[in-house]
Amino acid sequence: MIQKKICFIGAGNMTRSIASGLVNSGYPAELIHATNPSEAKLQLLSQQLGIKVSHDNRQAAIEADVIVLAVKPQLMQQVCEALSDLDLSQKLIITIAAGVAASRYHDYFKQPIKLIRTMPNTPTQIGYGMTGLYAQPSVSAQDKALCEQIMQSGGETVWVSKEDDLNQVIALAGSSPAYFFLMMEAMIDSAKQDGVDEDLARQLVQQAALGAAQMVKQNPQLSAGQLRENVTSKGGTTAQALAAFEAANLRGIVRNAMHDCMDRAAEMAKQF
Ligand SMILES: NC(=O)C1=CN([C@@H]2O[C@H](COP(=O)(O)OP(=O)(O)OC[C@H]3O[C@@H](n4cnc5c(N)ncnc54)[C@H](OP(=O)(O)O)[C@@H]3O)[C@@H](O)[C@H]2O)C=CC1
Ligand SMILES: O=C(O)[C@@H]1CCC=N1
Repeated sequence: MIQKKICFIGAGNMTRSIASGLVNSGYPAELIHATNPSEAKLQLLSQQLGIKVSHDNRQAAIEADVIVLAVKPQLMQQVCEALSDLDLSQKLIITIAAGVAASRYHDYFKQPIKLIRTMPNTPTQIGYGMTGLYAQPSVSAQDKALCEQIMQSGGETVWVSKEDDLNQVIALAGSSPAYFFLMMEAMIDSAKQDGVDEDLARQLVQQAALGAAQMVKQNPQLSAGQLRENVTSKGGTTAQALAAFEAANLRGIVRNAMHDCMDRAAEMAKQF
């Protein structure tokens, strides 16, 4: 494993996820540094992961070989511009922000940079992450391998060849854990309304969701539709439930939601 000094600018949910993945996979905690304005998140990261923490973005960036930009898109310009007088020529810059185009970082940093845009998701925290990666043509194979290694410590990675394809990655993997959580939340709430104990409902739903995801993963020769049909006995209970979803146009709802997600990413790319 290549071992470089990595700093995370912004110590929120995603830094926690990626840094946890790194530390849990054996990456030396002393090579990881996270910065944040408020103290509480830093304390937690320091205690739980043993990584270095501080409030000083500039010092962390100066010391790092790899800078991971992990602030909200609307703060990206301000954060990057505050680092733009540093010599970044030997550093790999990885951004995880949704909806900030690669070209914007070149504007913000006002110097040539080695930039990889990534789109991870929160399951990275437990090793089940999925991260889309996009590198501009100028990025070396060595830097791409380094970025891949960092993100693979939290799960799987895929490269996309066109930057716009990252918007599909956002809809399919970056945001999608929330869609599945919503589905599980709605199922648990329904059972609760029927008087089922919440813990029991959660246990049943979480294991069914885990099993369904594993069925898809372990049977690449079977489509999701085929797996659905295998559950569905003619005239049985599943058919009745699926009919309710189809009658409510679940497929149309999902398609609209995916497009709304991608449209928002495109809109943000104009805004930030
Ligand atoms: N959440 C997700 O599932 C995913 C998020 N992303 C992307 O990851 C990025 C971060 O998202 P997420 O982790 O959820 O957001 P969070 O709000 O949890 O984390 C962002 C952190 O940045 C900190 N921050 C604010 N200003 C600065 C500054 N000037 N310097 C350093 N740190 C600063 C915030 O501190 P404080 O709270 O103290 O103000 C906060 O802790 C976003 O760009 C998002 O698009 C990508 C994929 C998935
Ligand atoms: O909601 C967001 O904008 C971020 C990007 C993907 C997941 N969370």
